Amino acid sequence: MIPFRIGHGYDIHRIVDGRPMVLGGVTFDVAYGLDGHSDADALTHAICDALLGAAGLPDIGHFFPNDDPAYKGIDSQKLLTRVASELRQRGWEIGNIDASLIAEKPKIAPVLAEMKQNLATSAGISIEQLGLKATTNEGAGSLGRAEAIAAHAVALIHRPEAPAR
Ligand SMILES: Nc1ccn([C@@H]2O[C@H](COP(=O)(O)O)[C@@H](O)[C@H]2O)c(=O)n1
Ligand SMILES: C[C@@]1(CO)OP(=O)(O)OP(=O)(O)OC[C@H]1O
Repeated sequence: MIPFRIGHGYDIHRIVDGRPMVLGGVTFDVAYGLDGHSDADALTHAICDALLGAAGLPDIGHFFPNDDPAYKGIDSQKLLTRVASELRQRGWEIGNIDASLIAEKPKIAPVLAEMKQNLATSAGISIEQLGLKATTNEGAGSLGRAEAIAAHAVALIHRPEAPAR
C-alpha cells in the first residue's frame, strides 16, 4: 500500500446578518456572520474534507449530517478533532495541512496565529505542520462582493514509520 496520501477540501458559506462569524475557531466581533447548520466555519470544514479525502473516507456531511440536531450550531473545532481521531483509528498520521481562505472581509492577518493554534490543537498536530493564508478575491464575483467566504485545503497523511530493526 502507498504510505502517503494527499487530499483536497473546499467549502463556501454565505455571509448573512445575525449569525456569528467563526473562522478557524476564532469568533470575530463583527455584525455579520456565516450561514450554516453548524457554526459554519468554512475554513475548518475545508480542512476536515481534505483529511477525509486523503484517507479515502466520505465527506464531512456523511459524518455530521446537516439535518441532525446534534450538530446545530456546533463548534467546528469539535468536528475537526473527531475527523483527526477517525484517521488515527485507521492508522493514519497527519503529515501537514495547508489552507487558503478567500475572504473580502473580515481582515484575517491580526488573528491568523490564533486560528493556526486552534486548528493545530484540534487536529492534534504542531503549528509547523499547518500552513494558513488569507486573500481577498480582488472584488471579483460573489466572493469579491463579500456575499460569501470560501476556503481550500490540502492535507498529506501517512502511515507511521516502522521501527528500525
Ligand atoms: N480577509 C483577508 C484578506 C487578505 N488578508 C491579507 O492581506 C494580504 C493581501 O491580500 P490580497 O487579496 O490583496 O492579495 C494577504 O496576503 C493577507 O495577508 C487578510 O489579512 N485578510
Ligand atoms: C458542518 C455541517 C454539520 O452538519 O453543517 P454546515 O454548517 O451546514 O456546513 P456544510 O459545510 O455546509 O455541511 C457540512 C455539515 O457536516
